[in-house]
Amino acid sequence: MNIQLLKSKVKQRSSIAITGSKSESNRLLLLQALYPNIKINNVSNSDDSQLMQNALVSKEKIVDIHHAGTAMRFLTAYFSIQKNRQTILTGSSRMKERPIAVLVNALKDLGADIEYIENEGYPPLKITGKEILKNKVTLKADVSSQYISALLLIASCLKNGLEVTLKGKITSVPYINMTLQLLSQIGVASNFYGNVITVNPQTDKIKSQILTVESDWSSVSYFYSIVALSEIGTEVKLSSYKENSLQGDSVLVKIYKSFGVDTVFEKNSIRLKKSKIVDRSVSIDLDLSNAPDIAQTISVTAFGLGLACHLKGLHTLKIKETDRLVALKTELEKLGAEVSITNNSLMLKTSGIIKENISVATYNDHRMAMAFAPLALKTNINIEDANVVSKSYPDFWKDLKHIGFNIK
Ligand SMILES: O=C(O)C1=C[C@@H](OP(=O)(O)O)[C@@H](O)[C@H](O)C1
Ligand SMILES: C=C(OP(=O)(O)O)C(=O)O
Repeated sequence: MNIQLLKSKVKQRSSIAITGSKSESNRLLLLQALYPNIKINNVSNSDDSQLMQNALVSKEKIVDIHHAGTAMRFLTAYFSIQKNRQTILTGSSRMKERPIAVLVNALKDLGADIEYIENEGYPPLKITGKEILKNKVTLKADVSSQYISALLLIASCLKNGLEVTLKGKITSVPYINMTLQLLSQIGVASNFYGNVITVNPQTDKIKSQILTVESDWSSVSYFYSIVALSEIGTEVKLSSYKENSLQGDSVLVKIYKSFGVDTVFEKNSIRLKKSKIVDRSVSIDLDLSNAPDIAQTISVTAFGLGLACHLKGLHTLKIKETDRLVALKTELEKLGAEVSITNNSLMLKTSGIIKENISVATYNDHRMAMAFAPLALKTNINIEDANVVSKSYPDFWKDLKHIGFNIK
């Protein structure tokens, strides 16, 4: 489905409710499978969380998690400890290009039985579940934090607990902290000191409890972009959010101040307000190694406002749903931007024009579609394969219509 966004103006005041964080949901769903006493409120309605739920109840030998990176990584660890069961864990053709050797090697070092079915180092995997007794492992921490979270999520179920030593510069750190904080919320003790994380084996029963997932901050990024590209005074209210988030992408509050957007925390929601025009001489200079998922949104906002932008710490973008650095450069340039990229950075020059009626390709990447949509506040734009948004935010186009976007 390709869609046409006609040049739009959003309502001066509007409200949106977004469902739970996909990252928190996928962690809690796995913990719930290990500790069924846990109940979860406000689970994400994303495809990735639906796939995670289906995989966890599936009795089939082949489990297909399509494009869901967290599901692939977390379930590799989960199925490794499901005794008396062999699982073929597979995914989309892109998933078969997303590396998993760092996690598989760590699990095998601990004693797990995992084989590659097609290419060495990549899904699909044949996992024969067994008891893991070893409790010390070292792995590279600069490729994806999801490998580390995967190990931590099963750690408390291992007979002897787990001590994980991290090598290299740790990437996407807030996601590791999110895992540890959720473990702590359910009653599992851990310790993260220097480059070593320890999780104790869980000997006491996990208490019955209901956990409420905070709504998804990565999804809010598109509304920050929309407000940044709107007139002074435009407001969007979003629920359900809190000031002390477990999600690293809540750094949006700070980042979008540079784009003239203020955030007010209310009882159970946030109100984004365009409060000032940003001077064209401002240059956005950020290291996003702790918040990689908002790199596309920020680059497109900067382009929409004609600002220069230099983003660093983007090495993980090359192995996500697509090579997001190449995709961003290609699509921004179609619209008239001047962009240069390296393996871990993106540089955008100031610009004055946005070409009209350009068709933006989305490369099976939900964030490409959602990051470029706000440009409809400046010009007519087409988004190809617009239904890719369902990976994390199935209601995205409905919510955009609701706040005033003119979608054909
Ligand atoms: O643990 C998680 O929930 C995630 C970790 C990040 O991945 P990397 O650690 O691979 O950067 C992030 O990009 C992804 O969307 C979700
Ligand atoms: C990278 C992402 O997801 P995953 O790695 O879980 O596929 C994302 O949602 O931007």
